[in-house]
Amino acid sequence: MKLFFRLCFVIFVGICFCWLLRVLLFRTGLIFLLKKWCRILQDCFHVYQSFRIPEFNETSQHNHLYRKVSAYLSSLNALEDSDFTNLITGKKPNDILLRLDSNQTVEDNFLGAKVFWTNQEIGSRNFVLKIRKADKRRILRPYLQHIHTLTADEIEQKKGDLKLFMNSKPNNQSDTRWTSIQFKHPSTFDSIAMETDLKDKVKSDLESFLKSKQYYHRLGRVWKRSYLLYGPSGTGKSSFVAAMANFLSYDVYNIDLFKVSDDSDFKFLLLQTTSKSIIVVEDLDRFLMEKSSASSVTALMNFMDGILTSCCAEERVMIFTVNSKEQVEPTILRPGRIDVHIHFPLCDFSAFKNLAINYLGVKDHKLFPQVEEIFHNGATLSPAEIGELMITNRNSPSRAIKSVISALQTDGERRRVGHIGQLLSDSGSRQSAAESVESSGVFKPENNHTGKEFRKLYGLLRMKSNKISQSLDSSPLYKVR
Ligand SMILES: Nc1ncnc2c1ncn2[C@@H]1O[C@H](COP(=O)(O)OP(=O)(O)OP(=O)(O)O)[C@@H](O)[C@H]1O
Ligand SMILES: [Mg+2]
Repeated sequence: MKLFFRLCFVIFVGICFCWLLRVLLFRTGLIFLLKKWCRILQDCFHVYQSFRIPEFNETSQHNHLYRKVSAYLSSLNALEDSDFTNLITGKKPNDILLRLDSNQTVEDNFLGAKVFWTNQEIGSRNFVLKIRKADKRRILRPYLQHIHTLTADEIEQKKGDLKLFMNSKPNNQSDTRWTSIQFKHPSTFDSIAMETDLKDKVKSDLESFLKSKQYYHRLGRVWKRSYLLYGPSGTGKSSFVAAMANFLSYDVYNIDLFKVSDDSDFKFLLLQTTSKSIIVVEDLDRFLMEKSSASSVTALMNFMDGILTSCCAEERVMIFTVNSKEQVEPTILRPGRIDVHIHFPLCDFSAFKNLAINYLGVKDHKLFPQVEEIFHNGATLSPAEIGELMITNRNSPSRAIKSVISALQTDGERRRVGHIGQLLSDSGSRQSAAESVESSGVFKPENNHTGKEFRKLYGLLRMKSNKISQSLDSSPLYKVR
C-alpha cells in the first residue's frame, strides 16, 4: 500500500514537473531554442543538396522562378513564426507582406519532407533551396510545380499592377540597375486634350502592333514600335506616355540617359528590361545637346534598330520625347528608328474646349466666343498652364475661363511669339537658307511688328507647317491640328 502511495506521489511530481517545464519552455520561448538545437543535431545525420535560384539568369534577364519563389515564401506560415523577418506594404494600402531578411532561413514542409529556403544576398540576390538528398527524387519536381501553381494566380493578378522602373547609376555591389515602384498614373487617352482622330489613330496603331508578331517576323524585323512625341513643355507628352502604358497594360522603363555610363552599360540596362514593356527616353534633345558622346548615340541607335532587343524578348514599345526636333540628328529620327512622329502643340480653341470639359465639366459657355477670338488672333498657352488655371478655379467655371482669358491676353501673347519661333525652328531645317534668315528676323527685339503683322505671319506659318506635315507623310506623322 505504502509502495502504491509512493508510486502515485512520484507520478504526480513527474506530471507537475513536466507541466512546469512545458510552461517554462513555452512561456519563455525556450521551446524554439530547443527545436533549433534538435534541427542542428538532425542536420548532422543527413546529407543535403542545395539549389540556387538567382534573381537574374546568365543573360542578365529576370529569372521568373525567383519572383515566384519570393511570392511563395511571403505566404509561408513558418515565415510568420520565424525569429526575425521584414514587413513591407503590399499592393493594396492595407496589405502587409512578410519578406525574408538577408541570409535568413525558413523551413517548409512538403509531402512529409522538410525543405529549407535561404535568402542569400552576397553581391546578387538568390534563394537557396536545401533538400535532404533522400527526399530529392520524391519531392523536388512536385514541390516546384506546387510553387508554380500556387503563385500563378498571384502573377496573373500582377498583370493588372503596372510597374515603373527607373535606372540607377552603375554599382558593382548589385546586379540590378532598375528600381521599381508601382505605376499608378491616372492618365488615359480620354483625359488628354487632343484631336479625337489623332487619338484613334494612335490607339489603332498600338492595337495593330499587338497583333502583328507573325507579320514582323515574316518581314525579318524585330517586333517593336517606336514613337517620337515632340512639342513644347507642358503639352502632355509625359501624360501621353502614361496613357499609352495604361492602354497597353505594359510596365514602363524610364531610362535616364544621364545615368548611363557607357555603351556596354546601356546594353546591360536594356537586357534587363522585359518584354511587354514601354521603354521611355524623356528629353532626348536635352541629352544630345548636353552630354551625348559618339558611343552613346551609337548605342542608342543600335537599340532603336532592334539589334539589342533581338537578342532578348521582343514586344516593346519605345517612346522618345523631345521639346524640339531641331536638336536631334535626322539620322536618329529616320523611318525605321522612329516609326511614328506625334506632334504636341500648344493649346488651340478645340484643345481648350476639351480641357474645359475634362477640368470644369463645361461643354459650352457664354465666354467661349471671346476665348475663340483670342486663340484665333494667335495667343496661346500650354495645356498644362490652362489646366492649372482651371484646377485652381474649378468651383466657378466663369472665373476659370476669365482667368484663362486674362492669361492668354498677357502670357499668351508672349507664348504666341515663342510659338511662332517654335514653328519657325521646326520648319527651318527644311526651309531654304534664305527663308530661315528671313524668318529669324522675327525674333529680334528691334523688329517692331504690329499685332496685325504677327497675325499675318502666324497664318502663313500655319500654312507652311501644314504643308511640311503633309510632305512628311511617308513616315507617319500625326499632327494635332
Ligand atoms: N493635352 C493635354 N491634355 C490634358 N492635360 C494636359 C495636356 N497637356 C498637359 N496636360 C497637363 O499638364 C501637366 C503637364 O503635362 P506633361 O508633364 O505631360 O507635359 P510634357 O509635355 O511632358 O512637359 P515637359 O516637356 O516639360 O516634360 C499634366 O498634369 C497634364 O495633366
Ligand atoms: Mg514630360
